[in-house]
Amino acid sequence: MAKELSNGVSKPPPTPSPLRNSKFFQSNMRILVTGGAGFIGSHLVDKLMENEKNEVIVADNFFTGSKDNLRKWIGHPRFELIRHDVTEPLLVEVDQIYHLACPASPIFYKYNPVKTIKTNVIGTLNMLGLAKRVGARILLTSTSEVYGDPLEHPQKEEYWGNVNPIGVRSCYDEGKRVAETLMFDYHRQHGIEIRIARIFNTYGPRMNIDDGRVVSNFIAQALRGEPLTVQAPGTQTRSFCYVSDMVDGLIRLMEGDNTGPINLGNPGEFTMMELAEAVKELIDPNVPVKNVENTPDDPRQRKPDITKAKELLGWEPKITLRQGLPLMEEDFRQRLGVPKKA
Ligand SMILES: NC(=O)c1ccc[n+]([C@@H]2O[C@H](COP(=O)([O-])OP(=O)(O)OC[C@H]3O[C@@H](n4cnc5c(N)ncnc54)[C@H](O)[C@@H]3O)[C@@H](O)[C@H]2O)c1
Ligand SMILES: O=c1ccn([C@@H]2O[C@H](COP(=O)(O)OP(=O)(O)O[C@H]3OC[C@@H](O)[C@H](O)[C@H]3O)[C@@H](O)[C@H]2O)c(=O)[nH]1
Repeated sequence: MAKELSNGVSKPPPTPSPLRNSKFFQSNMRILVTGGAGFIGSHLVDKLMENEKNEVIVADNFFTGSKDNLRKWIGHPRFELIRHDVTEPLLVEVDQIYHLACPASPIFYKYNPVKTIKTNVIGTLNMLGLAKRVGARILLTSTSEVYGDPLEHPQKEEYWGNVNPIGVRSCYDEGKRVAETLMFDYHRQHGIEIRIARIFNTYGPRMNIDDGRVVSNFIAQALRGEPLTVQAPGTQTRSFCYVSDMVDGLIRLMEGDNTGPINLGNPGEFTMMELAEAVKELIDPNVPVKNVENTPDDPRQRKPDITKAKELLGWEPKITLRQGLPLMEEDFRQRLGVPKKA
């Protein structure tokens, strides 16, 4: 029987590679980013690659991500890209694992729900198995969706959530809840060093034009002169965090001493009608708003309490929605070939 340590952990963590403690040679930090070809993942890779002591390996199945997002790193001596599905085991020697692989937009995670839950459960098990074998620290990008349709507002990490276990969103939100459970079980049972971020809605350049999430939809629609599709009732709220703030928070969490879960998000809260108005004002005041049907179990309100992130990570978002939207507009104009009128 493993000896019980004072903090409820039954075993000390596995030892990292001997190179970590080498007397004569300090090797680079080897970092695996699963889902690194996606929206947040590729921005994270850009930031990690800025540090010359980092070697970055991306494992991605390109379901929603693309090589294009990593174009500038392909061929770089400190960078490797592997086409890999995390539902299969992966053997690599790494010091840190940022585990992001999972479709994040509701239309994509609902497209093949069985695959989504496999990605969350088997994928996370595989990455924890890897962390255990090589003694790596692992960070999971969990989600505000673990709070479901929250009955407490704003959401604190202590809130257990209000989730429909058999609904159409469950493959994602229950999947992430199980992924969090696995992280803590590996931590308590095997001493794995874990970090859990609960990410709230994040937006920014490089989101898929057809991603289907609300900010990318509204910006693409406004630029194409199409009506902005506000799903009923339009009074539901979200809090939108710009991607560079999110990446900064993820790296602080990985480098710090706290397991989490820690909410990462921007507490500025907007109704979908307010968001549509902000996008209209920015891009085209004449574009109409169209009220359309919503999908089942859409959370009615969402806003992070980020007291923990502030206290434990010294982190809070810097970029407001009004500052972030124009940066995304610029990127979407380029990709859609819609120049700004002089
Ligand atoms: N963007 C947000 O608002 C948000 C909010 C909460 C949580 N998150 C989490 O952050 C992470 C990244 O989200 P994103 O917005 O960048 O989404 P994204 O869809 O752009 O990126 C997800 C990446 O994972 C890859 N992927 C999916 N399934 C895989 C599998 N089985 N094996 C290997 N790769 C796989 C995709 O190809 C893609 O590159 C996800 O874990 C998501 O749940 C995002
Ligand atoms: O065209 C649209 C799309 C969406 N919406 C509304 O906008 C709100 C936000 O929807 P999104 O699809 O952008 O995202 P959601 O907030 O439902 O889920 C999101 O948050 C948590 C993350 O884990 C998920 O990865 C992410 O998809 C919803 O109320 C939705 O009904 C519209 O009004 N119009």
